[in-house]
Order: sequence, then C-alpha cells, then structure tokens
Amino acid sequence: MSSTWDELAFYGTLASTLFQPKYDLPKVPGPPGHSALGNITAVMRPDYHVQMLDWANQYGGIFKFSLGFQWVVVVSDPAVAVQVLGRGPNSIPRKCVGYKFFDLATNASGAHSFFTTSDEGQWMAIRKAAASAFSSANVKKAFPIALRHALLVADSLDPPNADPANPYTRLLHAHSLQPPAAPASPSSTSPTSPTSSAAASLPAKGVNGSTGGTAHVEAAAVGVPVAANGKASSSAKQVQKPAGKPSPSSTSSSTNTASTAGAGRLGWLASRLGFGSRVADSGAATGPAAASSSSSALLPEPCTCGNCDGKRPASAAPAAAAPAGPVDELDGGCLLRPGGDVGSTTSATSTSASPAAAAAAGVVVDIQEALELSLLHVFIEALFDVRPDEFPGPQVAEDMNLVLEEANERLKVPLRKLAMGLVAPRAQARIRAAQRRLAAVYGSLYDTIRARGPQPDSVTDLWACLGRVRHPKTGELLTKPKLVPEIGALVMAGFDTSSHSVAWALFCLASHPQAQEEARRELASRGLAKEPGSPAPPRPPTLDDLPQLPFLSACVDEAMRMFPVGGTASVREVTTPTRVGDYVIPPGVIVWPMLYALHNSVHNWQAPDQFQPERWLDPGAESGSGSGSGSGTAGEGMDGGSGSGSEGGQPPSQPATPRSPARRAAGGGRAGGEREGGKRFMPFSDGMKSCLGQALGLMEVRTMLAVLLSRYRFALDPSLGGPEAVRGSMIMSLTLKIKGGLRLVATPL
Ligand code: HEM
Repeated sequence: MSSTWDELAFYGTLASTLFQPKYDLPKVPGPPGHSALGNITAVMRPDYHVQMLDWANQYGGIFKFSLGFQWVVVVSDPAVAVQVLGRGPNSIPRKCVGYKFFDLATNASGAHSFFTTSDEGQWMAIRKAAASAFSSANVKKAFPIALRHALLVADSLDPPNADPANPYTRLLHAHSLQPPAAPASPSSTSPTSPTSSAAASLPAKGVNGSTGGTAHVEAAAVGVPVAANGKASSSAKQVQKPAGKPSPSSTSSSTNTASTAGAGRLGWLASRLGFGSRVADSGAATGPAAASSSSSALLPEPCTCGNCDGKRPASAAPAAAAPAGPVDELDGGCLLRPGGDVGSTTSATSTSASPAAAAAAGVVVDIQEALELSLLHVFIEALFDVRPDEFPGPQVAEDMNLVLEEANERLKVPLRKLAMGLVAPRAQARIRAAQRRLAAVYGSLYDTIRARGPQPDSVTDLWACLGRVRHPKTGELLTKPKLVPEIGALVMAGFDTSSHSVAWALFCLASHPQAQEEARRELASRGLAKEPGSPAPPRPPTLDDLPQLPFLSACVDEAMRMFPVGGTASVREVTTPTRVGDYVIPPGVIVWPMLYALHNSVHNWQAPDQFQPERWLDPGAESGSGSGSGSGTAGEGMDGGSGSGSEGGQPPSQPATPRSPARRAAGGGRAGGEREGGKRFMPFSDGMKSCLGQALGLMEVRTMLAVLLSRYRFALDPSLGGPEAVRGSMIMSLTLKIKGGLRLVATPL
C-alpha cells in the first residue's frame, strides 16, 4: 500500500515538475491576443506608446504582450525598471536590442552599431572615449554655439529683421506657405474661421514699430485657412520660387584648420548629393532639405518690396499690397505679409497694414523642423567642429526622419522589410537611398576625423575622442566600417532627442499660457526677456543664468516627464533566465522599461496627464545650488514626498528657488507609486547605457527655450485643433514627436 502511495507521490511530483511551467511568463498579466499574431494589430498604430500606457494602467507595472512569436515584457514599475537598466550585481543579463532601430538609421551595410548593443567590447571603448567629450568643460564650450543657433531661430521667426543668410528663415517660410482650403478674400474675417479666431484670440501686445513679426504670416494673420496637418502640402511646395543665385556664404568665421580639413569634403559631398542644387533648381522642395543650412546656394535673393528693407526672401509682393488670396496668387510676391493685428486689426486690414501693424501680429510657424535643423547644426559644430554651411543638414534631418519612421515600423512588424519590398518596392527604394545618403555623410565625417590626424589626449572634442578609439581586440584604430555606424548613432542621438524635447516643451507652454507667462516673468527678473514695446533685444542668457531659472527648468522636466522623447530607446533582450520583478523570464524575451509608461502611469504619478511644472519645484531648496553647467542628472533616486500639484499650468504661489541637481534628480517626488530603489523619472534612461549627452542636451533645451520665450509669446495654431488633437497626432518614431510638425502662433513681445 505504502509503496503504491509512494509511487503515486513520485509520479505526482514528476508530473508537477514536468508540467509546471519552467518560467513565469504565463503568469505575467497582459492583454489577450490572437493565437498567431499576438498583439501585433494593437501595436500597429503609430502612437503605440499610448496603447502601452493604457495597458500599463490596466495591468500594472509589469505586463506582457506578443508580437507574433516574440514576447515583450513592458516594465513601468520604477524599481524593476532600474534593475533592468542598471548595472552591478543586481542588474540582469541582457543585451540592447536598440540596434533594430539604429542599424537602419546609422548605416546601410547591416553592420551593428555597437554603441547601441551592450554586448561588445567596442561599445565600452566608444562609450569611454565619448564620455570625456561630454564633460562639463565641453558643455561650456558648446554653449556659445547653442546660443548662436537659438538666436538665429528666434530671428527667423521675425524675418523683417532677419538676415537672409539665416538658415532657418527659409525653412520656416517654406513651411508656412499653406495652400488655402478655399480662396479667401482679404476681408474674410468670419468668426467661424479658425484662423481669424486665432488672430482674434491672441493677447494684445505692445507694438514695436521696428519689429515686424509677421514672417510667414500666413493664414492665421491674414485670414487664409490653413491645412490642419501642419505640413506644407505638395501644392505649397509648387509655389516655392526658385532660389536666387548663390552668394558667398559667410556665417562662420572659424579659422580652425581641422575644421577646414573636413569642411571641403563635406561641402563637396553636399554638392555631389545635390543638396544645394536640388532646391535651387527645382524650387519645389520644402522640408528641411528645402532650407539651406546657411548654404548660400539656397538662399533667396533679397526682397525689393520696400517693406522689409530687402532683408526677407524675395518670394513675394509687399504684404500690404498683396491680396490675401490663394497661395498661387502670391507666387512672385513677398511671403511676408502683415498679419491682422490682434483684436480689431484682422486680416481685413492686412491689405493696408503698415509694417508696424505687421509687427503687432502673431505669425504661424511650423517650428519642429527648424528645431531639428538647428540642433543638428549645434551638434555638428560643437562635437565635430564642422561648419553648418559645409554640412548637408537639411537632407540629413529629412533622411533621418524617413529611416526612423521605417525602423519604428520594422521593430513592431516582423518581416515588414520583406513584405514592403514586395508590395511597396518604391517606398523601400526611397528608404535605401536615404540610408545610402546618410552613410555617405557619416563616411565623410570619418574621413574628416582621419584627415585631421592623430590628436593628443588633451583634445577632448568628440571627433578627436572617436579618432583615438582602438579596437578592443586588435588594438588598432577603428576602421571606417567600424566607426561609421558609431558616428551615425551619435548624430542621431544628438539632435533628434534634444530638438523634440524643445518642441514638446513649447507645446506644453503654448497650451498653458499661465505657465508660459511665469517662465517669462522669471526670465524678465534676470533681465532676459524683452520689454514689451522696447526696440532693444533682451540680454541673451549666459550659461550661469540657466540653473537660476528654476521655473523654466521645472517646465522642461515636466514636459520631459509627459513626453519623454527617448521612449523606445531602452529596449533590452534578456540573455539568460532572468528574474524581472516577481517573474522569472526565459531568455529571448524582450524586456522594455518603457519611459513613456513609467512617466505617465497612474500607478506612479498623481494626475499624470496634467502639465504641472510646480510638482518639480522645491521651495525649500537652497538658493543658488544649481549646476554651473546648466546641466542636471536625470533621476538619481526618489525623494518620496506626498501631495499633489494644483491643476495643470498654474504658476507656483511663491517664487521658485533653484534646486540642486540631486533634488531635481529626485523627480519632484509628489506623486505616489514609489518603490525603494526605483526611479519614476528618467528621461535620459538609467544605468550603464544611459544617455551620455544629457548635460549637453539639457543645456541645449534650456538655452533654446530661454531665447525663444524671451522674445515671443507662443500659442498653439488653432488650426491644429487644440492640445488634445496635437497629443492625438503623437507618433513614436524612435523619438516621440508630433506627426506633421508643431505649428505655433509666435507673437513678438
Ligand atoms: C534632451 C535631450 C536628450 C534626451 C531626452 C536623451 C535621451 C536618451 C535616452 C532615453 C537614451 C537611451 C538609453 C538606453 O538605451 O537606455 C539615450 C542614449 C544616448 N544618448 Fe541621449 N538624449 C538626449 C540628448 C543627447 C545628446 C545631445 C547626445 C549627444 C551626442 C546624446 C547621446 C546619447 C548617446 C551616445 C546614447 C547611447 C548611450 C549608450 O548606448 O551607451 N543624447 N539618450
């Protein structure tokens, strides 16, 4: 008997051992999916991060979904996220699968970029080398460059006063010419027109007779309906005038011989690839590629309309004389038409408005691409010492957007490349062409580095650091095929992120006028904002000003919380059976500490969908303790705390005081959901592969915002349909961005 029971017990134990799942994957909660396709259809949407957040709110800090045969475990639990990303004995063995994105964007050959895969010695060597390039001394060195480009972007919003050599003026013009939905008469001030209501809703402002702010004034100011997608349409492209004849470019006085050595090659490449002539010849391109990166070949001839002192591009007749009719009618006239004054002076008056009246009007600008291009220029100038006019920046930005969107799709849809090759061969060919162009540009940067020769350790510019990297096994300097993808990864990481962080912060501030005013008051308190009505420009910020602007920094943090641009960057694949929270996960599963869910989950934050910069303010912090570099670290722990902020966008009741980097890193600490050792705020990720450029990126973001807010008041272009509609057009394309651009009404102070 007993032997029978023993036998039964034995088989029972055996059965439970055999049938008990070896791993806990089945126990991880998650949405039900199709047996073969899993949840692919649910994540096919371009804003799939929103789907992830919904699931995180529903299933908690660890949930799973599947892409066909590929299981993905999404982590928004702060403590587990740190464990997955971290280093040290408690971190989990994993490799970065970001290469699924980065390969597409960084090279055409299929070689992995090791910067994005933590499983190779080369990554460590590169990271070590690059780290010295992002020292606070180098951030300091980069600041004047970031400031110069920020000032150029600000100038470009105000073309009557902008130098035609300003590379961003042309870009913004190209995009602000929108074809009307229907011909609009000069007096079309229908209250139902979104554009006229836009102008009417703008706050009255001091008029500065010397600054006409109606640049690409377009629709909102002149009563011409605009396309809601925020992009110049093809018909808008068609009305672009051919650019004028080249004039000598002289935007940089750099005499650096190293720079010159590389400049020739890149300049040659730019012309070989037709970056300049394409636009000039056809006059048909818009987008970043349509704007010269201060390349004189793309600059339009000065206007002779008499209203703009010849400073604006000659595309159009004087605004005062131009009928606010269809765009086609404007062809040949000045693009710069005085907009309706706010309030009583509307588009009806645009036919007789003086430049002074024009100054009073807001202008609609699609600012996203100008930000992309300007921060690409900052990157290329500050880190590679290459002049923007020697670099095909507009084309690089455009190609990068194209390949990243495709990479994003390929990450989600297995076999997409194959499928698209069959059903959409031309689209795939365009992507391959973009990859090839990008690879050629990165190759030229490599040649530039080598042409400058070996550099002593004292030269810590990024290009010099990269040039010194040796292969961990052979000890040889990295060859071209090895270094080119690294360069590509750096270029991508260095501008796409910071430019879209600025765009999101502007979006938040444009949607929260009170917070925007508070930020401007703070700037004014340091003499950094333009006095309304005064012709004098405000004092440009210094690096030391940045940490003394706590409310602005809080706005940046809050925007980065709500819209962490690197939302897909931290994808990892576990390589051994691994404990993730309470579950043991088999190798091969993708574990994804998803920043968007971490930053927006109701389990981690109170009122996560509210823009509340005050949740970052620390009235008790010691005054003047900010970082001198204008940088901060992102997420060094949680400070717990409790309480909630007030309704979104309300300024704090008392003046904000600068926070120490550690306090800032603590993440405000007002919402619930903390777990010991966790971080619920890490826009730059965390652990061994966290962002190298965060100090530089933060400096760029704060500088750009300080400059723009000091001279303009921003509102969302009403044709976008309001903040919710803009949020609805978010896409996750490696970085989180607004599909179709960010159209703002910029009103000069
Ligand atoms: C506001 C701007 C920026 C944000 C929000 C941001 C965010 C991020 C994030 C989330 C990651 C992914 C880390 C991971 O995989 O876990 C990352 C990686 C990286 N970022 Fe940034 N970044 C910014 C600006 C920059 C800049 C200006 C540079 C300069 C080149 C830069 C260089 C890098 C590099 C090199 C990596 C890869 C690190 C590695 O793989 O070891 N970033 N960044």
